[in-house]
Amino acid sequence: MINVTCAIIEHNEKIVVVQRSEFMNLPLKWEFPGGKIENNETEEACIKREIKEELNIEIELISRLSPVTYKYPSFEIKLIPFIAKYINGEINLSEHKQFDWLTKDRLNNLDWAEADIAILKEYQSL
Ligand SMILES: Nc1nc2c([nH]c(=O)n2[C@H]2C[C@H](O)[C@@H](COP(=O)(O)OP(=O)(O)OP(=O)(O)O)O2)c(=O)[nH]1
Repeated sequence: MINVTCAIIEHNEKIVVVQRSEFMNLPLKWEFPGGKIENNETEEACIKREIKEELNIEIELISRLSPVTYKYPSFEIKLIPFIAKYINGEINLSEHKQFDWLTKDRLNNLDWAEADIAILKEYQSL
């Protein structure tokens, strides 16, 4: 099982979503930016590091939502979501194909990584 953090980053009533590239696993799926927790790393340090590495922006964490465990055909993940706010920096993607800023009600229209569906539901119910 791999432990992965992800962030729902809010700014001006919108949330940033990213699309995985053709070359990553779960190709072309949309997700919240984030990544694997490294050895001896806290969840909070992980998500801040990943957002800096993948998007090149700074965030401040607001809250933690419920972790989701999901079994893909070839691996299992525990996905740990945070709500965060954008602080500064201009988005510059290092791995993903594209990003978008969407309002909460428009998040449903994307082809999401399966594990994110439950997170999306919880977030939209808040
Ligand atoms: N970042 C992120 N990964 C997700 C989400 N939903 C989901 O199923 N995943 C999966 C995709 C990947 O298999 C895994 C995250 O691994 P990754 O490969 O993107 O993370 P990483 O950058 O730390 O890993 P690596 O490239 O260094 O190996 O979790 C999500 O919302 N955000």
